[in-house]
Amino acid sequence: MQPPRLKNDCFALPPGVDWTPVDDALGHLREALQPVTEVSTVALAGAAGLFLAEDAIARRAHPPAANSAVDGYGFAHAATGQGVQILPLVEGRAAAGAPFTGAVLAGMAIRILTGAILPEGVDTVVLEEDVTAEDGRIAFHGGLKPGANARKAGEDIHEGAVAVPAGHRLRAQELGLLASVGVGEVVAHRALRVGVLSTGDEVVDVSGAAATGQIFDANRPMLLSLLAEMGCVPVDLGHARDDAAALSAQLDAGAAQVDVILTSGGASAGDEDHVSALLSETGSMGLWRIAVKPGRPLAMGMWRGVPVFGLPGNPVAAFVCTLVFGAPAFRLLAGGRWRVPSGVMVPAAFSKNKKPGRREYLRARLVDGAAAVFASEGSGRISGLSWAEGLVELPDGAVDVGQGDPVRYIAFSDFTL
Ligand SMILES: Nc1nc2c(c(=O)[nH]1)N[C@H]1C(S)=C(S)[C@@H](COP(=O)(O)OP(=O)(O)OC[C@H]3O[C@@H](n4cnc5c(N)ncnc54)[C@H](O)[C@@H]3O)O[C@H]1N2
Ligand code: MOO
Repeated sequence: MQPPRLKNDCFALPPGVDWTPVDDALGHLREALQPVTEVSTVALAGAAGLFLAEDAIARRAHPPAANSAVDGYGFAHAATGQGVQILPLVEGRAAAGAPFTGAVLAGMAIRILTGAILPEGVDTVVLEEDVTAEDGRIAFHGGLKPGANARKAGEDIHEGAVAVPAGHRLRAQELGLLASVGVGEVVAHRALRVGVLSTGDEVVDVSGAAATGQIFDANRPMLLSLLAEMGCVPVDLGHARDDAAALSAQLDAGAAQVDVILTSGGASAGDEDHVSALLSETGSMGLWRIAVKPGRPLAMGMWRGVPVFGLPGNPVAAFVCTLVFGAPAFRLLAGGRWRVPSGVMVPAAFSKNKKPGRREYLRARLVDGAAAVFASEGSGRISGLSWAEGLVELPDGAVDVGQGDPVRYIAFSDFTL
């Protein structure tokens, strides 16, 4: 019997096998996936976080009418000049919600408050701090620009314009924008439901006790909460034992209630790695063995028409794969446009000699504007995820990173829908 030569390298390729580069895997997801969530008309109050299925059109201009940007005095600019200006005041005032209905004659001024519609005859407003008001007259230094301190009707958005385009995610600022142009309901995709299933005979729920040889299920609470942070609806699909029939039945049940399934564990090619085996057997494995660290055994396929991300069991690999491959995929499935976070280039506060042939993600945080990385790269070292605030992405090729060299830093919060 002749043993193979010692490689001790998870990334050494078995004959005839190629690792899929990260960009190829992402490209494949981008081509293969499309929105899966139903579309309906939703009240704005319940639309936060959803992707628009149709352009949202402004029902009203914003601002709807020309108005004052300050508290002060309004007048017709053309009737004023340089030097000290003294203008008599008309009776009454213009306030937000209480417009002045008369006209202001050229050469006269009117008391006006912030947000008030400009009365007929007024195009310019002088700040009250720049005015002396006495005996029904005001005095100020001329030289303001025409239209100073006034907002034009529709200067932000015109009536009938696209306020927010289809495919855009409704964040807090979009809700404000839509309300301002009178859009009280939108046509949007419902939120993406993502199921999380932990696998492995050794894995037990933290609510109970763990015997020798058992480990607490860290991945399920971590992934469920990560999905919620990303803007998905997390669905707890529980735990499956290392048994092909049981796992298959649980995938069936999961596929009936969610849009995407994340499993963790059993993704590589060991005797008990049933997720990758099942996905291959059903003939629906799309991608496996990605040139990425951590996360190389990630298995992506379909189960009863539902995309499955077979995440590696190691918690760091499961977390990183959900960010790097899950987030952009979930975005497409939820009705958004493809987006991969680009991060920012910052100086490295570490040094590292990286091998070629795989992209690497290091747990990182910014310290005085430079990227520091967690002391260990072990993908079971979950404390490093808690220490980190983002990832440093090192390119596929070999790199020799020295202190101060530019590296790409991507904050965890950038991996969102
Ligand atoms: N001979 C080889 N062995 C391994 C290779 C390899 O190339 N050749 N790759 C390693 C890499 S890299 C990874 S990543 C792991 C991933 O393998 P699996 O997806 O099959 O995961 P498991 O073996 O089921 O578990 C790995 C590890 O994670 C723990 N685990 C699993 N589930 C959970 C959970 N829900 N919460 C916390 N921890 C969990 C599990 O107990 C194992 O310790 O394979 C390497 N092996
Ligand atoms: O790919 Mo594994 O993720 O290094 O632990």
